[in-house]
Amino acid sequence: KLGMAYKKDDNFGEWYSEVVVNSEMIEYYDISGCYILRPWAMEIWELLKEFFDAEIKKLKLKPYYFPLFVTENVLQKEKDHIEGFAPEVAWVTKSGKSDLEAPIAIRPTSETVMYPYFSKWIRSHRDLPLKCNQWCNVVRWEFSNPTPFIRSREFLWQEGHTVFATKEEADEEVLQILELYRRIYEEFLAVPVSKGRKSEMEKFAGGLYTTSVEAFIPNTGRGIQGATSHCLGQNFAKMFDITFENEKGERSMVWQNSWAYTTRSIGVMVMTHGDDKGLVLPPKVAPIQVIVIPVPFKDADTTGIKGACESAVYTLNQAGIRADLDARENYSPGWKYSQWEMKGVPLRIEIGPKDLANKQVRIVRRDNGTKVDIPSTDLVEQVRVLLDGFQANLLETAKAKRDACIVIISTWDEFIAALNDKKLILAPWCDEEEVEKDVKARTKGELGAAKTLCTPFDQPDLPSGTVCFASGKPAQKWSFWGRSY
Ligand SMILES: O=C1CCCN[C@@H]1CCCn1cnc2cc(F)c(Cl)cc2c1=O
Ligand SMILES: [Mg+2]
Repeated sequence: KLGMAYKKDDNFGEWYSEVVVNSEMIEYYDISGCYILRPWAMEIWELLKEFFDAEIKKLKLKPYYFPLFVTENVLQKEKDHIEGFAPEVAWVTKSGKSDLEAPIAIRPTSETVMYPYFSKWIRSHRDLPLKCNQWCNVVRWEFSNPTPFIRSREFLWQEGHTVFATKEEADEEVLQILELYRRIYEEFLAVPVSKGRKSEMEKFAGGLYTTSVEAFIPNTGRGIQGATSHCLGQNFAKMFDITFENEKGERSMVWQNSWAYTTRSIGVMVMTHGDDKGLVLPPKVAPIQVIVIPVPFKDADTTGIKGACESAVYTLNQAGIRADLDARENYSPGWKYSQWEMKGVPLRIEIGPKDLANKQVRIVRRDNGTKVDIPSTDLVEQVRVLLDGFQANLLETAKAKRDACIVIISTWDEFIAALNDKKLILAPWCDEEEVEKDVKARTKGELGAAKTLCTPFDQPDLPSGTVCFASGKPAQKWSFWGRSY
């Protein structure tokens, strides 16, 4: 498909849905909220997984796979764990024509699947720490507007579930994993995120505290949770009787964490970098980093040009650069340029008669459209420099755009004005849940209510006497507020 019908700044929702389809990442499916992930998306997921899996293996995580299904009574194990979530649980009630004696749930997350077995496997301190990670799909039958990658009824994720003898070990790991999530977003997806702590109201109800990396989409003025790392405290240890005998022979409850990132991360990247020509891929996650296109000229040396293209691809591949050749006879160079721009390939190399004669190649950047002629002898070095510059440019540009959306406010009127202006709001807050609820109530509307996104670890100084923007009470902290996905 050539060209985009929608512009990013005119109709963001339609633009996004067109980009993910035209770039061949997504195919829509005949069940609402479900999408086909095509190779152009799965190859990105696999590149992220390659990094993350290697990093958690360094932290001694072990790979597991637990069943997709969980019985009703196990899922209901603890009322407050699943309160509010019940409507989104998908149930299997029949096999063939006959009913199952008891309905079986499809996992929306795996705490209740795993923790009865953690209780069985952990007896002594020698069984700790237990470090379990699984790469899988989960199902949550959400009803709010489904969006490819961002909000789907089935999605892929990794879920880490770790068990420690002490709170100190758990606290430390929460932040180690959060840093990996920051790296996923900033070093690979080139998406700026803020590390912070969720409020008591926004945290995972079953846990002790929740940390997250928060991104922001300037076009919609909405925050979006990028990934989450919870300390569960001893809540699930109590629920599932996960105890161990310590060195002194005393029985005590374990301390646990759980953490996840999902295929939503791909959608955040698309929204952040895409433009009116389609996808723009950060080189670190581009399935093809360089596409080489022969530009034949009527009677010019076509075989020579093709040969130069093939050797360019070979040389780049030998250097570990993901390069490919588009030698299709049935498409013009111009058509190919548009198609690979739509797919967001960072660099395009054109080789025509002049380039062949001058022993050079023309390289075109997808992010800023600049063209540069490179001697073929310098190819690998220059491509590396260009890819690194491309990656850095994407993050810097996205950071500047995000920062331009941040507004520091001190009064309610300023808050409402910033909210209506699609800003990411940094506001002094008294840290009272009642106030958080009140802000939600007072900002309800078809665009959704404002909420706390996180309290950033990186706190600006809070002059004494600063009052909460919503309650007028003494402010305890700076928090990010805004509408969200
Ligand atoms: O966020 C993570 C990291 C990885 C492991 N899980 C936690 C908490 C998940 C919260 N959560 C999120 N969604 C849920 C939906 C449900 F239908 C039910 Cl029954 C439970 C939940 C639920 O507990
Ligand atoms: Mg949910």
